[in-house]
Amino acid sequence: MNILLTGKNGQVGFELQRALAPLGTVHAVGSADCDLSDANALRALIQSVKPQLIINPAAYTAVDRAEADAEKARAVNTVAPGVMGEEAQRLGAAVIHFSTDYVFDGNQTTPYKESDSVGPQSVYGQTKFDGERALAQATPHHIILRTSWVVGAHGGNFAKTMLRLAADRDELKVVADQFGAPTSAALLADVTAHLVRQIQREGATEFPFGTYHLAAAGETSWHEYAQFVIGEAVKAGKAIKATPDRVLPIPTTAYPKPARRPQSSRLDTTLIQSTFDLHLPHWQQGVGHILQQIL
Ligand SMILES: NC(=O)C1=CN([C@@H]2O[C@H](COP(=O)(O)OP(=O)(O)OC[C@H]3O[C@@H](n4cnc5c(N)ncnc54)[C@H](OP(=O)(O)O)[C@@H]3O)[C@@H](O)[C@H]2O)C=CC1
Ligand SMILES: Cc1cn([C@H]2C[C@H](O)[C@@H](COP(=O)(O)OP(=O)(O)O[C@H]3O[C@@H](C)C(=O)[C@@H](O)[C@H]3O)O2)c(=O)[nH]c1=O
Ligand SMILES: [Mg+2]
Repeated sequence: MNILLTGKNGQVGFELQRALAPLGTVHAVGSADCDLSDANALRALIQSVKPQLIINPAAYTAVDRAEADAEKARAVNTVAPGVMGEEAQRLGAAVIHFSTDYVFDGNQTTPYKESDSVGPQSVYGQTKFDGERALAQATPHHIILRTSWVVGAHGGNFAKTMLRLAADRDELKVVADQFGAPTSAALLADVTAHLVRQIQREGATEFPFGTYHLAAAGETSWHEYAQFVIGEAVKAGKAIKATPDRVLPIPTTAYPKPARRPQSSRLDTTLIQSTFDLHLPHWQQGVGHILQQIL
């Protein structure tokens, strides 16, 4: 199978290069190879590679920066997935695309199901939701995987930010009223490979395309997540100034940022687990594995 993979240097794209390797010929691109905000360049790339499958973890993920850079965020997060869908439809190819918990307003008290209505609170969330729609309108042969709080050994993320801050400061303040599940890039890549294998086995006509929530099991707050990461660093003997008890809980109102984040990012993953017979491990397992690699 000929696979076009975007975002090869990102957290998820990096892990996908590993996980997809045994499944076909992977043509992996980063922003230096093709700027996804250039729709014509993207079309030309797809037409020359002629993939049977496009996998798109590339995105404009700088949530706060997007508030003042909406045009670029829209080009990458909305227009590009639409172009991928159009070109895939012409080629008879399928598209696997990644989206986010930030499509929701975060006010729901129960975990979000795929059928729950969205309500993006940020430019990032809005452009990602519009990207889902652009893709879905262009081709029925799409899988949209909505995930949350991605963390990987390769690339930037909250866990690495906490380790960096804890090395310099003896006290950190972290919001304790936003809840979700940190999800490892490796888990996302491995589940994606599982879906690709099923498409290869069953063929596109039988495959249950659509939108699925995919996140690690359990839930936490950013505050408790930071305490976990710093606690593991202390256990590993890292020279850091802050200890878990010096990570202070604060309300969102005490940490003003340009973009609004959802209070609840909890995703209900029942559908993907039952449809594809998957077990999703607890978030601490994925984060712990990454910390073993980077500490
Ligand atoms: N990070 C998170 O916490 C979450 C992410 N998601 C979604 O999961 C997916 C993967 O996220 P993640 O791996 O963390 O993202 P990263 O930010 O780690 O990587 C995104 C990649 O997108 C590429 N990219 C950005 N702009 C362009 C452009 N104009 N042209 C070409 N490539 C571009 C970058 O390429 P390069 O490095 O070459 O510049 C980068 O490697 C995304 O769809 C994201 O929206 C969902 C929930 C949470
Ligand atoms: C660095 C820092 C952050 N925070 C808060 C801000 C925010 O509410 C929360 C997380 O901060 P970040 O900026 O790392 O998170 P953010 O970039 O909003 O992370 C999001 O990225 C996008 C791409 C997604 O799709 C989401 O699922 C989510 O992972 O922690 C503190 O309270 N104290 C701190 O010292
Ligand atoms: Mg961020």
